[in-house]
Amino acid sequence: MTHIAVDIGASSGRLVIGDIKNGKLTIEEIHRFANGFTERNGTYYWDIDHLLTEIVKGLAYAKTLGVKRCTLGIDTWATDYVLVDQEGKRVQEVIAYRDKRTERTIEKITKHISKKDIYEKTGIQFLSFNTLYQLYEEKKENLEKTKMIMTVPDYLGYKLTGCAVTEVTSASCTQLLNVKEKDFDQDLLQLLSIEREQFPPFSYPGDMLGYVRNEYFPDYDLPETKVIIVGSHDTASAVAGVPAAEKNWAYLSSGTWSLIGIESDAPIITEKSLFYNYTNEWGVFGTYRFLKNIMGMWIIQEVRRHLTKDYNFAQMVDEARKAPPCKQFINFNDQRFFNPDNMVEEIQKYCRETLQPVPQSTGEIARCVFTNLAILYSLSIDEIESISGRTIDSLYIVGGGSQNDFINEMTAAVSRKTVFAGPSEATAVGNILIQLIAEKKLANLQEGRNLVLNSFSIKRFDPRESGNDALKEQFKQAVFSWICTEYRLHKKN
Ligand SMILES: Nc1ncnc2c1ncn2[C@@H]1O[C@H](COP(=O)(O)OP(=O)(O)OP(=O)(O)O)[C@@H](O)[C@H]1O
Ligand SMILES: C[C@H](O)[C@H](O)[C@@H](O)C(=O)CO
Ligand SMILES: [Mg+2]
Repeated sequence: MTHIAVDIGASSGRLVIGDIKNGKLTIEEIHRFANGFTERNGTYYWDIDHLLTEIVKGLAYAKTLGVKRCTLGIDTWATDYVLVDQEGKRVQEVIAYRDKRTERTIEKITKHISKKDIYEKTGIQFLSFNTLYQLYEEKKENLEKTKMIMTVPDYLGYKLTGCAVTEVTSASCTQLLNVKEKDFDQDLLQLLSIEREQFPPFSYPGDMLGYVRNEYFPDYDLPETKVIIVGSHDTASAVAGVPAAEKNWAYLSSGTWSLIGIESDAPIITEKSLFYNYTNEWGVFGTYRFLKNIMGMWIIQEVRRHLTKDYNFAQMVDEARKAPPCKQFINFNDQRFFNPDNMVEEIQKYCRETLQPVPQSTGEIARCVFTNLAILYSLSIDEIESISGRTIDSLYIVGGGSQNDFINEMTAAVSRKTVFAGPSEATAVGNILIQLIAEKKLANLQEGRNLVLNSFSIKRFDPRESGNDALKEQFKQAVFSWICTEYRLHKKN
């Protein structure tokens, strides 16, 4: 039986075939496609029909490769949702979480229920685009027409199999689940005038969803496909795919977002975790992903989009290496970088406002982005150790961003932790591990993680290596300018 992961991130999607051959986990990407949101009449939308078509195309291609039977797992980004009416049709197109409609919604909702109460109920970080805030802004007439509210991966599974579920790792990112009651929080649903029954029954990683109804797609010759529920939030699958063998490790799922955190057997909901805005997204097999969203590679993706010359990401790393040491501190978690019209101009404007040297060249800008992301990662590790009381010895960087050795080196230098980088397709790998466990080809997740460690080349960056001394000097300067910047910002306000 072949196993196929469908992993769709904000910037790209892919189908990856995986299996265990000669004691190694082998993966092969068989289909990749672009993803992204577009603006129509002032609103940002995803093209979810495009994503469904690309999944079916990928399955049809697998059939041409000789795949007659397979299992399939679907993971995507979180927080966005699909409204489905009585006939199983979408009530409206899928609005993207970077839309501006929720810019002020946290303020509106916290007039009815405090941040402290919401956090104590859910343990979820305050992101302006959480589903709680998106549904608050949703047109009432749309919700009245809605029979089912589904997350993006659950909707894709529904369109393939006709089976409707609410997978818990994605559902936890809505900020609507009560972490003690392990169900949707009635007070929050009431605030939204939404019934619990509008969400399909819960499902859990390892459950079976159903078979792809090939008759739904008469134009395609498809394999017999059994859909298995995986960590349908892409970060949940990415964490499952982290090749950690020892204890005291943290992960950084580095893609459009940088999700940095630890895996915990229980939620960590304290004054401190609220203050530093950490979240307790539900993980696979009853774990919790205690983590923080850092703006991540979105920044460099948007910088690249506004450059006159076309660079690939490896070339941008080369340009950064050639540039002089970074002289700016930029807190890229500032909301102004969430979705500016022009990221290059926004970075330069920030530096002017904070009386810092303004980066001009591609190399200077890229180095400034990578340097400051490494500082933010290192500060987060300090925060996680302080909040959780745990000592972190190593950081596993996985996802596309794990290919950025410039950041890997700098993160090791500043955080003073050993950094392991890879696999870049950890999300798809974790997705496949869950399928292998469901199909009894693996006994448990640790066996899967050990398999990943022995199957992929994982790079190691040691903080004590001489090459990092120069970096440490640069960072002292960058962190000093950060402190000055924060001081100037507060003084100005
Ligand atoms: N060769 C490379 N060198 C350096 N960085 C790279 C390289 N290839 C990809 N990246 C980084 O990886 C990022 C994409 O990561 P990834 O493929 O994990 O994202 P995604 O899965 O498409 O989106 P999401 O983060 O929403 O899941 C790019 O924005 C880029 O910064
Ligand atoms: C918007 C969410 O925070 C998002 O799903 C993030 O977790 C993600 O996209 C990780 O790839
Ligand atoms: Mg991804």
